[in-house]
Amino acid sequence: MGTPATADTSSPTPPADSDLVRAALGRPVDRTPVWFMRQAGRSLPEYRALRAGTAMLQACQDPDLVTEITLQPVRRHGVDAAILFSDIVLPLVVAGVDIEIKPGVGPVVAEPVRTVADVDALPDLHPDQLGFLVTAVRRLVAELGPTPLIGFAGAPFTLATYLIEGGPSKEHARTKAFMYAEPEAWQRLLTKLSVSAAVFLRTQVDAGASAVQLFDSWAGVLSATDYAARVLPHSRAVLDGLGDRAAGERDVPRIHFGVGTGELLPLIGSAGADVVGVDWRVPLDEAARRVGPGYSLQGNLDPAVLLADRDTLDAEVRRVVEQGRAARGHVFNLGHGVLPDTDPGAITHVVELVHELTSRA
Ligand SMILES: Cc1c2[nH]c(c1CCC(=O)O)Cc1[nH]c(c(CCC(=O)O)c1C)Cc1[nH]c(c(CCC(=O)O)c1C)Cc1[nH]c(c(C)c1CCC(=O)O)C2
Repeated sequence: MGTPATADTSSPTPPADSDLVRAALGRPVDRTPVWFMRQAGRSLPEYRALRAGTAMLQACQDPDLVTEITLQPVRRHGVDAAILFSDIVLPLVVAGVDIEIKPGVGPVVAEPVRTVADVDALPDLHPDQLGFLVTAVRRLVAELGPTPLIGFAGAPFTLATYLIEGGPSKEHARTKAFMYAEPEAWQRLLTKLSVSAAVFLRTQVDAGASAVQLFDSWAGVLSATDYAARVLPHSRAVLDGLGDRAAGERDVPRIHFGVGTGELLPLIGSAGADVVGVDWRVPLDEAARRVGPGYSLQGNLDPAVLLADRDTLDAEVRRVVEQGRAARGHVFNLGHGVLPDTDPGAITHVVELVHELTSRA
């Protein structure tokens, strides 16, 4: 370590005035900023080498590993933002919930939350348990120089799906059944999860993160009515917990993302986002129409297109860039995370192409 993370260390631009932050707030940019969900880990051989022998959730609590893994894709691809190497279940783990991330499967919860008593027994997260996070974020901000660091947390609904199902699930039937059968305990569960997500995000912002993303990856399984009544208020509590921009409290943009949320896009925005993350199903010009003028958009190249031939890849990147011009601001990204088999060279190529297509000069 000690090596500069980015090639462009001559730039005096502080991360708070980077293209990422400006695009997120709808301000003019030099070129469209680009980063990738799941850019840290997954496809990089240098990540696999570094992680060998350390369990995922152990690695997330080691400031040396977190710093190095977070910097790897910035060095290799020249992306316009780093995203903290962590996981959405980490706040639960730190609070004392027994969760393991099984390779290729995902988070597995030893004792799923199935009863009202289970909800009330869930431990709370205390800020003083997050010393490792403060150390990692401060170190990263120093190493990254002009490149902004995106902090993140899992949204209450998506975390509830893991706790209740006990692991990854397609239908989230147990989660919905609990939501309908136990409405009061559901509200208490989501309130607890929103408090811990807010603590987790606030810690990252106070330590120097320049933007945050709230991942509500599985919110798209809900109807708009259920989302609005039973989930949105809790996600809003998380995002509002970062301060009131109108009151001049802070200027850290908030990105809010879920998969399959075409019908929910305006609600995802109204939960307190500056940027609405869009998966590949809805073209960005249509997404811009759905969310209205008050929001920037992030997305939305299909991650599978990175596995295609170069001509197809280039045509799709051009399409996303063009459709993104309809939004107040555009942060180029995938519609979901980088797939494990992706060639890192394709990622670097997309960064270069987006920059070339959108440079003002
Ligand atoms: C749903 C969700 C999880 N974690 C996350 C989400 C929301 C984003 C999304 O919808 O994809 C978020 C996440 N997880 C990870 C990051 C790091 C930063 C980044 O590169 O984006 C982020 C932002 C690291 C990780 N999280 C995980 C890994 C793989 C662990 C390993 O290398 O063994 C990494 C690098 C494990 C994980 N963690 C989770 C799953 C489903 C899995 C298994 C799938 C997989 O293997 O990738 C839960």
